[in-house]
Amino acid sequence: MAGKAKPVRCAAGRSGRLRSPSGGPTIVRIVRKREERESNMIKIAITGVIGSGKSTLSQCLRNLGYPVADCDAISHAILQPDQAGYKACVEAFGPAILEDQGRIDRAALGAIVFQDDARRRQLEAITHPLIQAELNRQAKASSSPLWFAEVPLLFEAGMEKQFDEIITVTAPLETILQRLQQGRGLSPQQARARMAAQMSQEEKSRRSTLTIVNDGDIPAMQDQIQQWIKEKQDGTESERRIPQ
Ligand SMILES: CC(C)(COP(=O)(O)OP(=O)(O)OC[C@H]1O[C@@H](n2cnc3c(N)ncnc32)[C@H](O)[C@@H]1O)[C@@H](O)C(=O)NCCC(=O)NCCS
Ligand SMILES: Nc1ncnc2c1ncn2[C@@H]1O[C@H](COP(=O)(O)OP(=O)(O)OP(=O)(O)O)[C@@H](O)[C@H]1O
Repeated sequence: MAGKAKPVRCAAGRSGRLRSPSGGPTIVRIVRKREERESNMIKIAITGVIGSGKSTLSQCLRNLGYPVADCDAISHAILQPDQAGYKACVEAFGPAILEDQGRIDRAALGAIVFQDDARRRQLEAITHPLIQAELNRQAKASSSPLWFAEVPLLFEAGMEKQFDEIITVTAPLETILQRLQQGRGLSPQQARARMAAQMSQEEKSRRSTLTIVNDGDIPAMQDQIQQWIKEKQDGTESERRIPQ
């Protein structure tokens, strides 16, 4: 087991701009100020590449009592036969994506879209607006001061500006491939095909306000998020901003 990993954080400079932790280029803030928010709710996105540990982090947060919306679950729900995405997907992809009972076979749909970028974009054009609408509905319905949402394709779908904080979960590639094979039965080849359709871990991390490095056990990850929440609640965290 690796030692407790240190989250990477960006510290704000006095000018309202910030310097990257590596001393690299100055990056301009885009995170919304408290007074610019529609409500006092702080919206926090959880993102990361496939298998990095987003759902595991979400579960830690739920165990701590926080609401966490789940874009993968929403994307599954909208493909159910009586839901808005179903008809559009069947029209776009044809009967080859249907199981015997007429439900969408996600494995079959995945096999099509993760080997053809144009087909994947076609699916995303159907699903992303529906996912986005449901996410907004869930946020509006919540009264929690901290509201989390697991959004795997946050940056790829251009949704980052809707959040006040962005947490990227990262893990070493070999660990990810191993975990996905054991936990989800996804072959390294299938996992790599999905990763090829996603922004790199390094870039996601660079664009985030907090990186959680999931290279230890699950309690180690829970410690990292608990410490961050405590700093937020105590007001002892240094101001963090989202780089462009
Ligand atoms: C292609 C589908 C049918 C495959 O279903 P499946 O059950 O095998 O995977 P699941 O939905 O659980 O997704 C698991 C992971 O795959 C990756 N993934 C899913 N969709 C995409 C995509 N369009 N591009 C890149 N990676 C993706 C994400 O890391 C996600 O967390 C499904 O993922 C889907 O409908 N995707 C389009 C909607 C979408 O973009 N979902 C991501 C949430 S923002
Ligand atoms: N720290 C950890 N120690 C051991 N196993 C872990 C750890 N973090 C995650 N896992 C396991 O790795 C697999 C992938 O984790 P998880 O489902 O949380 O990732 P994800 O980013 O949500 O993946 P996806 O993009 O597929 O939704 C799961 O089987 C999970 O139980």
